[in-house]
Order: sequence, then structure tokens, then C-alpha cells
Amino acid sequence: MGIRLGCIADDFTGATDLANNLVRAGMRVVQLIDVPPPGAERPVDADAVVIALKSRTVPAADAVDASLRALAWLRSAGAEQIYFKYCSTFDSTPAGNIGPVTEALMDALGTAFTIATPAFPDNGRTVFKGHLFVGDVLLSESGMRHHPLTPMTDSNLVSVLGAQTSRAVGLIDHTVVGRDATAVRARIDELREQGAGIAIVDAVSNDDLVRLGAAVQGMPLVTAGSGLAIGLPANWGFTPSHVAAALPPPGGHRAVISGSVSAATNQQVQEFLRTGRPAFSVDPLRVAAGADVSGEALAFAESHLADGPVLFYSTEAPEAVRTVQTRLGAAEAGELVERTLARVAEGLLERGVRQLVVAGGETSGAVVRALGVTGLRIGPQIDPGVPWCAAALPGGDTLHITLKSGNFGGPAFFTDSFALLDREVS
Ligand SMILES: Nc1ncnc2c1ncn2[C@@H]1O[C@H](COP(=O)(O)OP(=O)(O)OP(=O)(O)O)[C@@H](O)[C@H]1O
Ligand SMILES: O=C(O)[C@@H](O)C(=O)CO
Repeated sequence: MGIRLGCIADDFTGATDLANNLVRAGMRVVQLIDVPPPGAERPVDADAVVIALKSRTVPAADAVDASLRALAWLRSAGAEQIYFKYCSTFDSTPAGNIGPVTEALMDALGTAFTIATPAFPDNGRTVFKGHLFVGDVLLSESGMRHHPLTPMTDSNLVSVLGAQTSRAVGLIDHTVVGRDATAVRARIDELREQGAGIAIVDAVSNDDLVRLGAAVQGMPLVTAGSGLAIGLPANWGFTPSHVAAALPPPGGHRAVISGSVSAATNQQVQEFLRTGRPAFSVDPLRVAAGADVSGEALAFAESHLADGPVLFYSTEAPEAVRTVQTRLGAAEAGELVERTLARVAEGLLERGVRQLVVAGGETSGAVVRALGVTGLRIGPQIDPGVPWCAAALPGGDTLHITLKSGNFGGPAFFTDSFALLDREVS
């Protein structure tokens, strides 16, 4: 039998976030890193597949191209419904990529209507009257207004998405979603008659998402953050079960690699350092000056892995990051740090690490690609949006890995994650 749900995620940590919510609602999920090359073996033993792309901030034409290739793969694997996953803060520019990718998927699927909602109440993202809130503030008043690549200065998602697409964008508001699936379907019919092609949907609670999930049963394409995933598996009769999150038992040494510079990750690094555990700071300026920082990090690993987890981090407060970016250029600094951390990850694997926490979306992308990981089986949740995963390594061993979005996870994430693995998977 083919897969039920085929998902296209616009970044790597976002993909595991989505997969996590599907697993918690009872689906067995495999996440693929990039679109498999032609002829690659298809996963047969999963209810949903999430293809993780890095398409959030690339030029719109490239994002469309990658998403269409992912769609073709998922359809050939039997997917009955397609889910385009973007960020719960709707990260995009006026040129895209959420609008252009949505339109291209609609055209390819021959469908005239879809919905859009980044709501993820468990992580404080709610949509009310079409406006996105991050915690207690509007998106435009949150830290996202300063994002270097996708500054979000308008909280009205009807106008944000309207600027990215030629299709008319309507709204299904909370008075409708708060009722039942029948009311949502009636509103969809009304919007279609009025000529809308996409509807932003309000959701302020998980109950709203469950009702919305039921209403979009059979819709060829849905677009959302990860929140909608809690309401979809029931459409195929799946119910929450520990079996869906089962992973093989972990082994080997433990390490954390953090290249995220978000506020939440800074707090997690500080908390780890406070416990006095072994930690190695990766200084981009020393790397740029030619020092063998990855070699030093691996020497440090050799003397401390037995007392792990060991942390390797470039995470710094915003002022320190700005200083580095001014000296090296933001993109150059990012690439240099990602290359260094990816090399450290490779060396850690050679030295027996088999349980790895990675913090930061870009950092996660660099690390999983360097390790040759092509697929992840999704396991139990550590914190909302972040599950443990298992990857088959090229040599045949299993690596337990978690990819943490910068903004996710509690302060003690870097130690709590291993405690959870001991408790729930061993
Ligand atoms: N000390 C540093 N100075 C300059 N750049 C850094 C430093 N540390 C990390 N970086 C770069 O900053 C970027 C951080 O992006 P990444 O996506 O990994 O984390 P994030 O933006 O905090 O998290 P997310 O995208 O999941 O929200 C990476 O390109 C990383 O290499
Ligand atoms: O939706 C979110 O907030 C995350 O899954 C994500 O995409 C962060 O990059």
C-alpha cells in the first residue's frame, strides 16, 4: 500500500516539527532529506513521508522547482493528500516563497482551492481574524520584524499572502472554525463562489485545528505550519499510539552541536554551561584566521566524550554575532561556521558518537548532509516541535539525532533530550 499523506517542508527542522505532530497523532512517519534521486528505493513502511527541502529563502523559481520535484516523488509513492509545510511565523518575502509554491502545487494537482494557516498553539502561534500572533504580540511586533532574510512587518496574513499570489485570498475566521467541520466546508464553498483560491484560516487552539483537519478531508492540497498535522491523521482512522514513535535502542557517545543564534538556544547553551559539563566554543574569527578549530574540537572530544554529553557551540548573543558578521560578512560567517560544525559532526561520528542533538535550521541542514543522512524515522517528542529521530548511517549503524529549530525547546533541552531517550527509547 502507498503512503497516505505526502508532505513538502521548506526547511529541515520544520520538517521534523511536522513529522513530530503526525507521529503524535498516530502516523508512522519517515522524513527524507531532499528529493531522492531517480530510481532510489521508496520507503514502504510509513503512513506519511515528509520531504525536507531548503526552499524557504532561495529564489522563488528554485523553490517552485524543488517543490514540484518533491510533489512528483510523493505522488508516485501513492500520496492521497499533499501538505506544504512552512514556518509558524510565515517566514517569506513579498516575492515568495509561500505564494508561488502554493500556486505551483495547485496547478500541478489541478485543484482550484486550498487553505493556509501557520497556527501552532502549542508553541504560541495563533491566528485570529487573519492576524498572526507570536505569544502575546502580533507577528509584526515580535522578533521576526528584524529577521535578516524574511523580516515580517505585516501581521495580516490575508494581505501578506495576497502580495505573493495572483489568486484571490479569503478568510475563514474563528466564528466559523469554532463551530464544526460542516461550517468550515460551507464557508469554503462560499469563498469559492466569490472567486477565492486560497483561504487563511483562524486557529487559536488545538480544538480549532482538529475541526479544521476534519473539514479538509479529501482536499488535494493543504498548506500550513506544523499545527494542522494534529488534525489530519484521524481522517484515515489513525489514533495516538506509542507504537508510531518506536525507535531502536540508542548506543554510543553523546554530543550536542549548536550553530543556532536564537534567544532560546542562547539560553540553552548558558544552562548547559552552568551545569559544568564539557563544552567547546567554536570561534568564527579564529576559523577565519586559519586556526584548525575543528581539529581542536575533536581533540577536546577525545578527552571528554566518555563524560558526555559534550557541547560544541558557536552560539553567541546578538551583539557578538553582529561583530563577526561585520568583520566577515553575514553569509560568509554563516557558511564558515556551518562548514566547521559539519566537520566536527563527521569527526564525532568517527569517534563513536551515536546520539546527537543539533540546534539551528541551517546548522541541521549542513550537519545531516555532511553525515550522509538521507532519511529519518521519527520517534518521541522532546519538546513541542522537536522529536528524537533515528537515521541509518551509510556504514549500517543507527544514529539517534534531533534537529532543534532555533526558537524551540525548554532551557534544559541539551540535557533533557538525553534523559528522555534513556526513559522512552532504551
Ligand atoms: N558566532 C557566530 N557568528 C556568526 N554567525 C554564526 C555564529 N554562530 C552561528 N552562525 C551562523 O548563523 C546561522 C544560524 O542559523 P541556524 O538556522 O542554524 O539557526 P537559527 O537561525 O538560530 O535557527 P532556526 O533557523 O532553526 O530558527 C548559521 O548560518 C550559522 O552558521
Ligand atoms: O514552524 C516552525 O516554527 C518551525 O517548524 C520552523 O519551520 C522553524 O524554522
